[in-house]
Amino acid sequence: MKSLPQSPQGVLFDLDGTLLDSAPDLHAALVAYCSEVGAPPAPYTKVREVVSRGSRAILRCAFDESDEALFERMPRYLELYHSMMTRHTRPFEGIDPLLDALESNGLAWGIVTNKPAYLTDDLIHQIGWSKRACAVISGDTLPVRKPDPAPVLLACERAGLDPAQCLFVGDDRRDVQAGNSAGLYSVAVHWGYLDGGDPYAWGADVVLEHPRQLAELLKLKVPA
Ligand SMILES: O=C(O)COP(=O)(O)O
Ligand SMILES: [Mg+2]
Repeated sequence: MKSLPQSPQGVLFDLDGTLLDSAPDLHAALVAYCSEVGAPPAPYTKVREVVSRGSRAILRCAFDESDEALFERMPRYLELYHSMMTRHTRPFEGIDPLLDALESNGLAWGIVTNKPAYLTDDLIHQIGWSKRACAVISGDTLPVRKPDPAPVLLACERAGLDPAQCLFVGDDRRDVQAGNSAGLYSVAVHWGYLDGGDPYAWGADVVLEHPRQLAELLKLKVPA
């Protein structure tokens, strides 16, 4: 376990399940896709749990098929998702004030997600974060994705941040692995999708139950 950086410079976040509650739209797109192909849709709770594992895992909730068969379904599923990405998707409760507090205390914040860039970029544009994030690294920005540390290190490099003075915050074991191997202080969050796992067992430096606890941990002054 590491101790909190002495002079924190920035916080990098996972996207789905950490900053954004995107599961309702990912599920709605699956329902739309299932209706097109005449298959029964999977329940919301089943889909929500696997969101951080990506679209193949989401399709697997409705189709018990090989990876190849699921791969063929992906383009149409993602097309439907792209068309309804922000119908219900919103920041989790407490995220907006946290991002405001980071900025007003002079800390940069950025995003490292496994989502493909064409979806990430549109999504954060629609949410209104494009000009605020110091770096945005997607699942296809590099040949490797989380749990590999490379995307996290690239985000630090692009934003001019020292990894040892940054935090990485995520709702999945892959996030903690990526953050730890990149040498950042790793934060597992309990408000996300968790992939059926126990965040206390992932080797994170800390586990938080609510975004406000990150502001408390960093002793951020909250604007009046
Ligand atoms: O879409 C995915 O593959 C998962 O996205 P995340 O890394 O932001 O949780
Ligand atoms: Mg996630």
